[in-house]
Amino acid sequence: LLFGFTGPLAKIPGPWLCKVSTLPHKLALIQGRNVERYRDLMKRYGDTVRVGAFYHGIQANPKAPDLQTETDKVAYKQRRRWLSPGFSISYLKGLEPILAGCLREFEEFLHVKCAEAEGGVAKVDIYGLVANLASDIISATSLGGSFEQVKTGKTYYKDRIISRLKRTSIFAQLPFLKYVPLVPPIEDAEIEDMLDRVLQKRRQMPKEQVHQDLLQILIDTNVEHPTVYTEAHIKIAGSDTSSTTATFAIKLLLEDPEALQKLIGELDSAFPSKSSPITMERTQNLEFLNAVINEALRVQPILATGISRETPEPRIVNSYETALHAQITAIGLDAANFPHPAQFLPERWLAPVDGVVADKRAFLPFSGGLRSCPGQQFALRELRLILATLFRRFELARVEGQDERLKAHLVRYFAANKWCVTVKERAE
Ligand code: HEM
Repeated sequence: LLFGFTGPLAKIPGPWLCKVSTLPHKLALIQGRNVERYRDLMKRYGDTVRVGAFYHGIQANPKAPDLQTETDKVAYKQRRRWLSPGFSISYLKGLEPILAGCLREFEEFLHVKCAEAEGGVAKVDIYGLVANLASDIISATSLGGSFEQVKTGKTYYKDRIISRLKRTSIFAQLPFLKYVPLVPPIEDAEIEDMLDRVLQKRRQMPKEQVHQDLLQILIDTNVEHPTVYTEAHIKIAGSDTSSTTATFAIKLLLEDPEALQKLIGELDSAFPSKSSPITMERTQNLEFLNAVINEALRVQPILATGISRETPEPRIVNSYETALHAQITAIGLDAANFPHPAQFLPERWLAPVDGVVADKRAFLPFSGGLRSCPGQQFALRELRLILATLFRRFELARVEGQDERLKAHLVRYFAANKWCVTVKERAE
């Protein structure tokens, strides 16, 4: 008890109760309201606040760390090196036809919905649909075959991923739950079974038919190092971060008609005909589209927790000597780095706002350094293609009066598990 008052972290400001207990922090995490709590605490106490680290806690299997929870530095570097070919730019370029196929299904789905709807205006749960698309993209590019969720209209893996993240977040705070009979484990049995089936099928495939994708990299690595399979879960989880970010970007654009018109103008010039192919290369340098994506990642970040880092030797940060839990989302919402921080202003990435140039060093949606997100380039390409396809070919509008509350369990999500818009085909 005394340690909170006399230990090395005693000087760090924070609520009195946090000196002796991690309970308030745990409670906020369990209830999914930690983002708001962090924000309030930083407003009250400044840039450095007392909170707990959680890296070990999010490990599903205590005996087998995955890439994200591996704390042994040498083992981590090795794992990351094994997987790196599955995230290289040349590898990503080769995925273009697969992504194009998934996006065609997505467009076709919306096309049919609009054709069937009265007056050609369809109400669509775009949160669910984009989640299905991202899940099809991840499975088609990395697991050897699309889950075809867009085609079947079954929003299946998003729900499972969100409940898995919820359990991960709660178990991290209440680890004894792992040992309580009848409490479901973190791992989702159906996702496990599905991954087992995918791996089984691939292992039995004749060598000449095998595509050198991330799954194959995992399988080849596993022959020598039998613990690496768990990475496949992160790959699936990556689909949710991208699709929720895309939904946040759509929502922010629909709330800001001026920004929306600017984006549509840029897309119409880049793709003069509705049937102009929307490709990775042609979306890569669209300035306003990139600014919209940056700004959505900044103002409505998907990551709910911040990131924990252990310094190799004691370091002084903000005059405190300690391990760190950096609230990377809060940095992007600090007025010192971004004037009018709560406002969606894509222009800030193109020109100074109030004389302040957007500071890329304070923009860490994919984290930074050695352990930053390896899926960043994949996610950005995917986001550009999704948003460009959607806004070049369809007209979207807000549906008022729906539940738009967000919750946060490791990542943020819509509490209602859906978010709808109206969709109409655009004329040429
Ligand atoms: C908008 C979409 C995404 C965002 C904002 C995002 C953000 C992040 C962040 C903040 C981390 C934590 C890094 C750290 O601990 O410092 C992370 C880790 C990771 N992400 Fe992403 N991510 C996204 C999409 C993806 C996608 C699409 C994939 C896969 C294709 C992916 C794969 C991973 C992996 C494997 C890790 C663990 C890395 C490690 O610990 O070495 N992410 N991501």
